[in-house]
Amino acid sequence: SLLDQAANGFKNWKAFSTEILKPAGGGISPKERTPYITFVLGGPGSGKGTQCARIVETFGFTHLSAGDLLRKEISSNSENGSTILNTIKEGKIVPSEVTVKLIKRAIESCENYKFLIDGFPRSEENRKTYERVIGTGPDVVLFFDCPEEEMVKRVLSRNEGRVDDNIDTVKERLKVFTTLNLPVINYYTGKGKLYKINAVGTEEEIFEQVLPVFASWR
Ligand SMILES: Nc1ncnc2c1ncn2[C@@H]1O[C@H](COP(=O)(O)OP(=O)(O)OP(=O)(O)O)[C@@H](O)[C@H]1O
Ligand SMILES: O=c1ccn([C@@H]2O[C@H](COP(=O)(O)O)[C@@H](O)[C@H]2O)c(=O)[nH]1
Ligand SMILES: [Mg+2]
Repeated sequence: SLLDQAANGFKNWKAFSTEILKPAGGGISPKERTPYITFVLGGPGSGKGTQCARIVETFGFTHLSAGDLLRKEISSNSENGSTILNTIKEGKIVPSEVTVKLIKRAIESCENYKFLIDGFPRSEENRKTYERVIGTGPDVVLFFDCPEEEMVKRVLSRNEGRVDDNIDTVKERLKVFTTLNLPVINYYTGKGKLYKINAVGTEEEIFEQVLPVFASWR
């Protein structure tokens, strides 16, 4: 069935989407194109969300924050909601299957083909699960490199009412970042896919370093 094909991931995407989304004028619809995936990594408060908003504005990407998808899952009272909430409060990582399912669903339900996946993968296990379920890795990876004391300062002055923006959870998030997320960054460095951005400076100065990565999308 079409649903089974969809469950097989991007490998079947093209066949699947041409069946249900035939463009009226014979042109190529966004969903017929191979998706272009950017992973956006960096510690808590390094400015991923802030810079993603600018990339969306300038280059027309769709921003998928894994943290936002999980928070939406909590507020929609899903069966996993309370487990996700507790995990976020502790600064730990939600099981890969849960996060990958939300990302996959968001990509498949979007007309766009250019995506920023912000705050994911957070561990090698996350990364491998994504690659297994989706069938391919990202095209590029951005890493916002920021000193810990700057990240702590930003998170604690963010004021968005997040349950994890307190000193105890931030300490755990930093620990999780160093032990589990840095190996992912090293992996993509080895693959030649990583763009390291110095995340200290004004938003504008940081975006200046981001621009060349997306130059071909102008
Ligand atoms: N270059 C910057 N200089 C100072 N403050 C910044 C800068 N960029 C973003 N901020 C602020 O720092 C805070 C964290 O930024 P942002 O939410 O973009 O980080 P993040 O990497 O998405 O964090 P998290 O992983 O916790 O979601 C926000 O309050 C934001 O306004
Ligand atoms: O892939 C992910 C992304 C996020 N989490 C959990 O959510 C919080 C907040 O994430 P932000 O990216 O800072 O918005 C994070 O600390 C994790 O607890 C996750 O488990 N997996
Ligand atoms: Mg964020």
